[in-house]
Amino acid sequence: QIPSEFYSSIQNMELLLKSELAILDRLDKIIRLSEARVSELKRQRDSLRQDLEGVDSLEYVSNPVSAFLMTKRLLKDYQDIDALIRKELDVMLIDDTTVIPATVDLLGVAEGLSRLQDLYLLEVEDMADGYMYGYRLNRKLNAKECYEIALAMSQSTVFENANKWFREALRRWEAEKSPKVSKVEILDYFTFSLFEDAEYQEAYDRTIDLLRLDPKNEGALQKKETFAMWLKFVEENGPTPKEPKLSHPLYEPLCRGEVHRFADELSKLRCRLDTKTTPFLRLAPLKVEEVSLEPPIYLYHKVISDEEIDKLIELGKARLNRATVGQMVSQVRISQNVWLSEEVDPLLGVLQRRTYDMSRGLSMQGFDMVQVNNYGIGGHNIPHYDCDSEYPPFPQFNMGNRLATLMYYLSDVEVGGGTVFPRLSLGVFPIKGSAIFWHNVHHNGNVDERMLHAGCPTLIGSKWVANIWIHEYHQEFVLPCKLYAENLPEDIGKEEDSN
Ligand SMILES: O=C(O)CCC(=O)C(=O)O
Ligand SMILES: [Fe+2]
Repeated sequence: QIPSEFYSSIQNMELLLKSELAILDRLDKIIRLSEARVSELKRQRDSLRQDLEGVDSLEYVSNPVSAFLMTKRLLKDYQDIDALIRKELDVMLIDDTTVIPATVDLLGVAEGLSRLQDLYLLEVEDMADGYMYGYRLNRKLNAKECYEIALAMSQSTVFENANKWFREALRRWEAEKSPKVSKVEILDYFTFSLFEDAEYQEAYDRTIDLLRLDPKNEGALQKKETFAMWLKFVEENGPTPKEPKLSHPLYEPLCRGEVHRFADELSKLRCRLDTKTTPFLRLAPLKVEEVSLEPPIYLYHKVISDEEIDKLIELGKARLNRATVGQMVSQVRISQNVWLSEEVDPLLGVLQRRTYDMSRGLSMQGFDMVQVNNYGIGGHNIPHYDCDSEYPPFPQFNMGNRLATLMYYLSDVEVGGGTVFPRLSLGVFPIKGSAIFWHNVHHNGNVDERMLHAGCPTLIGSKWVANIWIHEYHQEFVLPCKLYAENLPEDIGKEEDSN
């Protein structure tokens, strides 16, 4: 019973002393706990910092493996620390003003990584050791990190590649002294992902492994039955064929730079100075590299200065939004873009006039605004035509079809990021300051199917391009229409396709 007053009895005053000693004991305990907490926080901080020691920021954020790890840390690791110190110290590590990614970012990075893995034939073991086309991280990945990549890939439904990462996670788990993830957890998701990829035998075998570790695991017991059923089904009916990838057969080899052109073809191509196409070029000729003569594709060098590029990117950065095609967030084009006109900055008008010099006399009235693009992790633009085969073409612009394309390269790309033309079996790799020009339609207005092209996934680096599309309207007098395309059977592309 607590006395109503203390001062009037020494015995009660003794109670106060006891209480004080108890408080001090508790304070001791709190300090010990906080110290343990602080040294744990220090340990975590040191290891988090170590990953970023001396890294080149562009290389780090564009490398798909480090990009994944960074996104995961911000999405999970720091949030865990935040929750802990909020509870115990009543302070915030992360608040409303902190820039953090969302789950879609983590899944998007995983999907980009998976695409790069396929296209550039990357081995999971090398990537997990930190190697990527000559670029390297400052350490190897552990079992838990491989598992996290696998998990995010399987959530992005790229099961085949997810499974490669699950296998790597298991290999590393066996080799590690104190793995930060349990084998049961890895196997649990791995078996699910294997099943989704129709790898029933392996799914069954790994479920047996799981049950050996955790015999009462209900999920696993159920899976064992389901997988056994599917195995029997496949035995009786044969395996279900996996869906083939839909892409031009030369697209991927071209992106990897594996397709080489014949010497006699190359020997016809020249580099020259263009002094004639417009009057201005007599004063300031353009350096032209012929990439293809028929159909014509030209690469103009040193046509936009570093200062202009910096300005354009700065204008773009401030306005970038997820690239959209129509109103839907694009599934096929993993980039962000923004449209800029002369109203935004006089530089855009300068670029329009320079484009006129490269467009071989097309009327500027048909020029669209400048579209600035920056690609994301594994960002690409799958094989497509810039022109529209529907009628009327691009009704939203009411300018007719996109007759020609002029694309400025605003960056070099360390690895990947080529612009490839599968039907012409040729590819161009970005050179900062250069621009590429080609026509998309025949003289009679039909789609020139030879001009199918793509932007290859960026593996390392940040790819920036600026497009100016030149529309049909207002070209009547400079490019009179001919009824038939010269010497060009309309199905030339299809013919090549069937080879
Ligand atoms: O990024 C590239 O290389 C190609 C881009 C492209 O084709 C487009 O934006 O339409
Ligand atoms: Fe394009």
